[in-house]
Amino acid sequence: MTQINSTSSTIIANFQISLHSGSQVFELSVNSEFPSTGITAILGESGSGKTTLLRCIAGLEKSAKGLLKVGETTWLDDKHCVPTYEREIGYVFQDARLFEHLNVQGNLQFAIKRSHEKVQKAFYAEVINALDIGHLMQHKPDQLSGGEKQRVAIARALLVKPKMLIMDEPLASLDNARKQDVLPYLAALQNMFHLPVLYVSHSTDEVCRLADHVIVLHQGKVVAQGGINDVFASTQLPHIYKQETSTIIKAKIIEKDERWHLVKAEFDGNTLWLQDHNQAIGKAVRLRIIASDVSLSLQDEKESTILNRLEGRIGGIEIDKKSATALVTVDLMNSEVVAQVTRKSIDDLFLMVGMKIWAQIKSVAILA
Ligand SMILES: Nc1ncnc2c1ncn2[C@@H]1O[C@H](COP(=O)(O)OP(=O)(O)OP(=O)(O)O)[C@@H](O)[C@H]1O
Repeated sequence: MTQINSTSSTIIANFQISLHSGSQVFELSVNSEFPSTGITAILGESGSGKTTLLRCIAGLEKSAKGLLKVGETTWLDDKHCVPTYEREIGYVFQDARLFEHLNVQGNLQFAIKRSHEKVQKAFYAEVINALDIGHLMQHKPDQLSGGEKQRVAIARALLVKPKMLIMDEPLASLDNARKQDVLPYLAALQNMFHLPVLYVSHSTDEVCRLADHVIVLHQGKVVAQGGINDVFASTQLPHIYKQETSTIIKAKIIEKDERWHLVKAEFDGNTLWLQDHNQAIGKAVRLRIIASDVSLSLQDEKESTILNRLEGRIGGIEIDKKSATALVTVDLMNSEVVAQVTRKSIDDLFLMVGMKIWAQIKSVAILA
């Protein structure tokens, strides 16, 4: 797990809360430290406490006890509880919650009036541009698609000039095609507006595509946390997500092979061939390699249909004696990839840390 030193650029969330409903009690207990830059995803099944965690961070749950610090600013300790409006948070919910009687421009103007700082014209233009909603200004919400509504909702949240953006399943109400419309805007946000984003989701696909850091909740407890690969490429990932174990790679397209409709992506001195989906040379891409799509070989199997074979050394073997499979980390040049293989194969091939190995990658998903 990535150890983050407590600095002015971290968020410390170390608190508990009990919610009572009749004879039912739900207890949430978190002890997390995560960066105050980039997207931190909060992943978990329904009822695991994701929204409750966000509500505590937003100051909407008054009975939370413990410590919440954002950089140098304390929002909660045993003496203080900063009220919600002073926390300067922007929200995006599952449903866009736009004012139906106002057009897009009216909805945005409403946010500007509530802004924590004066909104300069240039910032307004930047937000509209980033979400690509300039042509929708005169439309009323009922004239917008679900994806357009969410883009307006994100713009509205940004125009409040928040210190933190909280997104509670912003894509959950959209069909798959609309999700794909909105995802690139979300992916671009962090680079443009440099504010911490807390992003709640059920979807590991969304999390792998967007997040740099992840907190996984189960029944009100944090069961895994850390950088995206610290969680997704390790046995830290809880059992319900085991099939999703993956390596997330930030790569760049460096070459096109028009004949075979392929592109070459480079990461840390390693290369992978991918299907050409019109990615321009130079484009930054996030790739996901599911661990069960990686097999291992003691030699370079040139006479194989697998195009991507990366030479490396075994950096680690994580065995779960209750499972038929294990995770093998292959150290590449300045990087690594994780393979999920059977324990029997590890035994048959006498695989050991330090051995030379070829990772054969059957499929690579391009996430962004
Ligand atoms: N005000 C409340 N009083 C009592 N129990 C509550 C209250 N709010 C939430 N709960 C309970 O707390 C648990 C966690 O709810 P929460 O909404 O945080 O989960 P979630 O992970 O966001 O779920 P989902 O993905 O379904 O939105 C649930 O069992 C819920 O019933």
